[in-house]
Amino acid sequence: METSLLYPVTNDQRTDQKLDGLWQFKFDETKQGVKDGWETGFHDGVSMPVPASFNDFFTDKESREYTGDFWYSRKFFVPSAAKGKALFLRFDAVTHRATIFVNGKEIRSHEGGFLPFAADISSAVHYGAENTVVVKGNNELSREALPAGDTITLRNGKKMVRPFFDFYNYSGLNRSVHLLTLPQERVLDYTTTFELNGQDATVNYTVTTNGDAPVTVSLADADGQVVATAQGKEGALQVKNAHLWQVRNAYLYTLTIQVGDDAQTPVDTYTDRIGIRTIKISGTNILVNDKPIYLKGFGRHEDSPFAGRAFDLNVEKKDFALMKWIGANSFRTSHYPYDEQVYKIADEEGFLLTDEVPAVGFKMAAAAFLGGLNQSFFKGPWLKKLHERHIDQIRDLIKRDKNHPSVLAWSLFNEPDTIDENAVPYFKQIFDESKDLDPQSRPRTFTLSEDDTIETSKVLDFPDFYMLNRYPGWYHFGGYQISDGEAGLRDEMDKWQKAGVTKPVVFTEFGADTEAGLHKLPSVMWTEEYQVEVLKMFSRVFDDYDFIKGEQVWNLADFQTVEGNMRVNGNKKGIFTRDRQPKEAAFFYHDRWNKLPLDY
Ligand SMILES: CCCN1C[C@@H](O)[C@H](O)[C@@H](C(=O)O)C1
Repeated sequence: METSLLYPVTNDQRTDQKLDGLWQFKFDETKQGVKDGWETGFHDGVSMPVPASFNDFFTDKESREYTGDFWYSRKFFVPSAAKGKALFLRFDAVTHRATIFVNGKEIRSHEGGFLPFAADISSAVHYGAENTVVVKGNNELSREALPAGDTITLRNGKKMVRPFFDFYNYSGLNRSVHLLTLPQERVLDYTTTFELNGQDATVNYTVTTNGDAPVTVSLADADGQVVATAQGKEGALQVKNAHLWQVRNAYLYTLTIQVGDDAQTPVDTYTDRIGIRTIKISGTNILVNDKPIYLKGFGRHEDSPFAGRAFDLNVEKKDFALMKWIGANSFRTSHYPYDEQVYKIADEEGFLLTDEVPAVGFKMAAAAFLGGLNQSFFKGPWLKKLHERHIDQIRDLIKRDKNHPSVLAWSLFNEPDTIDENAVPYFKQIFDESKDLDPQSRPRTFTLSEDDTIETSKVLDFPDFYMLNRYPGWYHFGGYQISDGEAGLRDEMDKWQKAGVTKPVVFTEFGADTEAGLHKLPSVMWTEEYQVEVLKMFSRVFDDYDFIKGEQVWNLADFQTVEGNMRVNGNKKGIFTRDRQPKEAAFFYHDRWNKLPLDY
């Protein structure tokens, strides 16, 4: 687990310099790099943009599909003025694992391709001079790492991944790299929880530092007026006439943490923007500030042409414009944690997000879906290592994202095999170990596939609300048989109703692959008309069951996947194309969702 995952800020005590841009890049198929000393830097590679996945910049298949070790290198200058400061390189994400070297010295390694980590380089840098950072990355998949899959070797000796999931294994320095100078004594973390008292609110906080200097915490409103202050590493900020953070009606305060005796010359200062709101599950209702909400939105991917899985602010800005236009209020970070900047935008725009760890593919049927295996995923030699990494990434996910008002819930798995008795002890361990990680005690949940129903799933006691992925009209009962699909879906909902659903149910996946521009009257599968028919069918069912408290259609946009006879250059279930243009279904939801209140 990382010591500190605070997002970088710049002020009189801290600096944050992004090292984005063109780096040197090399594949290392024969693991030559260590023998040839690549850790000291190299100039005979190709230029590679950062942040970006490396895959789509090449014109040959071997490079695009490359699986194994790869190396990045660049120079960076450390000013003499940085002497006495703590120096870190913060990697917002390297997919799927990395070892970091500075001036040839190995600093640290990290496992997990979607969460940040920081390397303390204080002892390795030369001040007032250029330095060299080298990243040795690897993108192989296995059953003992997240996301799950296999790596095979072809007869020609090339390695190839076999993902147990339906998104392309984009790899590399997918997010920004930061050079940080920090005070030796500093803020490492903070927590916030909220109590609403009529018009007023109490912001309970804790601050973690690495020293004994006193701490002062203040809260300023959107106009910069300080509305509350408190002393000490634990305390309460009393806010009169609090302006609450609401769904699609956000309001953010600025929290300032100062370390040191003298407010004029603090030892360290850390600021962040927070929203005062509460989240509760009450019966089959999801409450924000004690008001029931209904989730309207999407499953998404961090995916776009050219940059692959890399965070691209331009794409994110466009996606939020589309989600606001269509009347959405929420999304799931399927199937992995997104870049922190996404959560910051969601905080500002008043969107709710379900924050998901990349525990995807924990199901051999998924492997079968992609041509694979028929055995229990939760019974194998990989489980011990997988569990260690799974809970480690849950800990870091919650540590990183716990202060975002936009985070509604934690999704601890996507479509695991929950029919298998062997799943129960694994789930118990994960839910026991994650129980107290979130000071705000937000709901914990996971998605249930078509096979995992109220009759077959062995782990329905664990989630705080249910997330269902259902595909009648597509993977079964498609085309003219869709009426059977609707009847079957209603049968299942009737069983949930009869069983006495005591928790909210959110549909987190449903939809149909659709080739933009393909039309037919009457419809056939793959046409835009048929996608609307499927979505109308789901809408009819959602409107008939009061315990259904959300509809998040799969997917916001078309996205890249592995090649296969069920994919047409990727997954086409997008409501928008991969270049973010509307299919007919976008206008269906624009009409359906904009008729409703923003938060219901
Ligand atoms: C059938 C598995 C559930 N779901 C997972 C998601 O990652 C896929 O993209 C989606 C699909 O097949 O479109 C299905």
